[in-house]
Amino acid sequence: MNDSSVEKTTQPIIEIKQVWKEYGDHIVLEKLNLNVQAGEFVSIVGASGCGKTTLLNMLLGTESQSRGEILLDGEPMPTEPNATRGIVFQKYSAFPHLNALENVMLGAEFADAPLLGKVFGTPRKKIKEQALEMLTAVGLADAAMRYPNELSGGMQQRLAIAQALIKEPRILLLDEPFGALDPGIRKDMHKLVSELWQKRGLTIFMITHDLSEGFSLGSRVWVLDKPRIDPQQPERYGAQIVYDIALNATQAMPSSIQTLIEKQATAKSAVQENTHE
Ligand SMILES: Nc1ncnc2c1ncn2[C@@H]1O[C@H](COP(=O)(O)OP(=O)(O)OP(=O)(O)O)[C@@H](O)[C@H]1O
Repeated sequence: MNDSSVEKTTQPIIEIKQVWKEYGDHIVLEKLNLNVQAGEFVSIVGASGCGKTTLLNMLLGTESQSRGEILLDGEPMPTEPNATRGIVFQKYSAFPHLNALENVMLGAEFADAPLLGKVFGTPRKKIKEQALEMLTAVGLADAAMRYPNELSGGMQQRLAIAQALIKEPRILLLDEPFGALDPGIRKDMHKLVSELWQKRGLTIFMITHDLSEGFSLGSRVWVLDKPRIDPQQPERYGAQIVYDIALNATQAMPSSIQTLIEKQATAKSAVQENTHE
């Protein structure tokens, strides 16, 4: 059995069927049709404002589609975030008055005791062990007692990943997780995320503005863009996945895609300038 026949017979973890997203008259995304198998790492790239975060939020369950359906394991996507999906944002959001360990524990405590966010006795001990394990997995075991303001940017992003992983999600959503980091630290984070992806068998969706990051980390790249633009009514058409590229481990970004994305960005800013004149 080759890879493509596996793909055909296995239930996708995510199915996006004829999905549109509109805010009033503003069509953000139109007619998305995509299947994702468990274990894929999808990098999502595209111009600013084309709807990447909106798509991620629909996968998280904090936004609903205007039309069409999104299925998780063949069932309608739960309309609220749950433990299946963990998310990491670019901007770090830990509680400043809790140390790293307590911040990681908090997610699991809220999952176990949604009203109080506090768990006691043996369950708490177990959560603490799990949190320490997560901090170790992201290389922060030695910083468990430090507070967020005592951590570097890279360490804070590691903490955010540990927070997302404590609930053992099968799907990890990353919204430009490394955008604010220095290049050296970014490289360390790339290594970490690749290892976590493989070791934990995660399915990952990652938004990035860095094309080479998208191509080097992902097993698949989605390029989101508007195939049709009406200069008089920029909000009339939504973005679609204009390229869906399956990558193998050694495949680099095709230069034609880079050129195309640059051309589209230039064309778009020219349209925007014209409409503002
Ligand atoms: N809650 C909302 N209400 C109305 N419009 C919204 C809402 N959320 C997003 N939009 C609009 O949807 C479009 C897509 O936004 P989105 O944040 O998904 O883009 P993006 O590709 O992630 O952008 P960036 O790369 O700059 O983060 C934008 O025009 C934005 O203004």
